[in-house]
Amino acid sequence: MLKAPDYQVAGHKALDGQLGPLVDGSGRFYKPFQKDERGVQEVAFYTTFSSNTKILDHIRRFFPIFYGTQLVEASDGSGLCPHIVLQDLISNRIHLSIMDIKIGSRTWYPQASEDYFQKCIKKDRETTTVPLGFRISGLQAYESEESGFWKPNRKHVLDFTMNDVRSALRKFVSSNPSSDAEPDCSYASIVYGGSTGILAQLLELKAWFEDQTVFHFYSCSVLMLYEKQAVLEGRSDAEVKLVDFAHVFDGEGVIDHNFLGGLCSLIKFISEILTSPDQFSVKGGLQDSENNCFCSENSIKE
Ligand SMILES: Nc1ncnc2c1ncn2[C@@H]1O[C@H](COP(=O)(O)OP(=O)(O)OP(=O)(O)O)[C@@H](O)[C@H]1O
Ligand SMILES: O=P(O)(O)O[C@@H]1[C@H](O)[C@H](O)[C@@H](OP(=O)(O)O)[C@H](OP(=O)(O)O)[C@H]1O
Repeated sequence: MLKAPDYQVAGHKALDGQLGPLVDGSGRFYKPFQKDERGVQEVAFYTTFSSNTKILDHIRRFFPIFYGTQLVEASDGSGLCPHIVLQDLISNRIHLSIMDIKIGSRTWYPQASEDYFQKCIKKDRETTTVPLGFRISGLQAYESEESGFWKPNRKHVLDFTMNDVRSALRKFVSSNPSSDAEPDCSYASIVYGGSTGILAQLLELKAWFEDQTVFHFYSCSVLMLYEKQAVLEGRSDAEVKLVDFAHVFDGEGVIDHNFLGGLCSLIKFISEILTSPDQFSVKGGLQDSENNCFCSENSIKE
């Protein structure tokens, strides 16, 4: 039985009769073909990427496994529709903290139509995409059984300023994300730091982007995820993944400087939290309770 995923923090959602992704509960994620040429382009990317033998496993692990396409009942009631079948990156998680970060200082690609360019550049200018080279598209951080998840609503996330981004990256690894107090960053060293933490993984990805000239990724997201329980047990299960390949183009022998620049910028923000967890405290950022949702564990709402 397919159902909407529990931990989707951005993108089109299978709620209220909308078209969105579904999961089967046993490790597969079904993303409906998006309209226009996007669905076809995303399948083309996965097909090319999966068959490229030059991509080594330490890079391949950042991408969901591709299981082909399948006709399944769409979430909007429109009947059987083609879906991209992917590895569910989130299955078997209980209290997942996850952040979706759209990378690049521009989400439009050179071949885009004028209308698409206008739509993208407007949003790029209104968000941190232009000044930071990335924007947070959605997130949730698990706090506790009593207070549940800290999950700022979509509109508020899109309005994030540079300080809000700093604050959100700190709250994401804090034991008190929903508190008005300064985020304590108590999980930063285990989630962001260490030889297998998020920073190390981002640096590995960066090394690939410094070299690869095969693909240019526009409007693609980095997902950062971890479980609080693992952190409390002293284990790091933090992972970096890449999703959303509806706008991937042939790199034509040129480095993807748009993605690489955004990735470097994100790396710098995370490094700063590790080196100076007490600095850059951002009083006033993200404190407005109207814009935040502190949900009990089993009832995440936006
Ligand atoms: N393979 C996957 N496994 C689990 N969750 C996923 C997977 N791919 C995507 N997600 C979840 O779905 C969200 C949206 O994914 P994606 O960006 O591919 O959708 P989209 O509708 O194309 O988004 P956008 O509107 O930004 O273009 C991600 O933030 C993540 O929470
Ligand atoms: O950042 P947000 O607010 O989630 O907005 C979405 C985001 O910009 C996506 O990248 C875009 O899909 P494309 O990149 O594929 O155009 C989508 O367009 P859509 O609503 O027209 O699908 C937007 O709704």
